[in-house]
Amino acid sequence: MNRGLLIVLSGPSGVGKGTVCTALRGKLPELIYSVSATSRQPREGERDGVNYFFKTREQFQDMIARDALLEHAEYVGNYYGTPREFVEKTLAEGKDIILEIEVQGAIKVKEKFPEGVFVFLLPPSLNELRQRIVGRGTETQATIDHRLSVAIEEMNLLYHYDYAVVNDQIDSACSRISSIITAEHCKRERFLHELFQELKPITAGENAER
Ligand SMILES: Nc1ncnc2c1ncn2[C@@H]1O[C@H](COP(=O)(O)OP(=O)(O)OP(=O)(O)O)[C@@H](O)[C@H]1O
Ligand SMILES: Nc1nc2c(ncn2[C@@H]2O[C@H](COP(=O)(O)O)[C@@H](O)[C@H]2O)c(=O)[nH]1
Repeated sequence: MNRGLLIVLSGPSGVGKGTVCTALRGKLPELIYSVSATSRQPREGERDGVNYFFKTREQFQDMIARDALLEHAEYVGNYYGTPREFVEKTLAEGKDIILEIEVQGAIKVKEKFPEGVFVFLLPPSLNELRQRIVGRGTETQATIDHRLSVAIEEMNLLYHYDYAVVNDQIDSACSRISSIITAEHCKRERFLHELFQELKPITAGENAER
């Protein structure tokens, strides 16, 4: 069985990763979503085990000590991390999984899974990014400013990624990512096919010599 695709979706806070990811999962119901662990407080409406596994800082540090996380990072004063076992099990079962994570974590995942597909979501402009964070109404003014300054640093790390997608319209961004996933599947299938074609004459020659 082929392993599943590991898709990493990053981008600055407020660009619309969560929104686009939800739309993408509607379009590709077989795509598995990796629920992260975090030490931040739940926002209104967020549910434990659905949006995040909400942990205290001590519980999170214990997960780090037990090597239960594939990657983790500290972002604007809180811990965030990807539970390892679920990702490894999903890929081994041949299913595709998407991680919605910030840039430091994505770079760590790339070191471990260079064959993953790394997508960076960009805002149409910085002004629109600010409007989206403010419009969501979940952050204090200080956190908005902090998240925006981190956003600039994050966008400077765009070159680590395989693809950049502008989230102008949710539907278009979602379609572009869906096309990337389809193309990556084709690439892998073609690679196997070409490898097989390359190996065939060699194997035939070896058999003739025997
Ligand atoms: N294409 C879009 N056009 C207009 N508004 C959008 C678009 N995509 C997302 N939004 C809005 O922007 C706000 C931020 O979106 P979302 O919470 O999905 O961002 P995020 O990147 O997941 O943020 P964070 O990293 O902080 O969790 C939300 O209010 C969402 O409705
Ligand atoms: N490195 C990781 N980053 C993660 C993970 N889960 C989410 N995130 C990113 O953190 C910021 C802030 O998220 P918010 O929910 O507080 O707005 C955002 O960029 C998320 O994508 C993770 O497991 N690892």
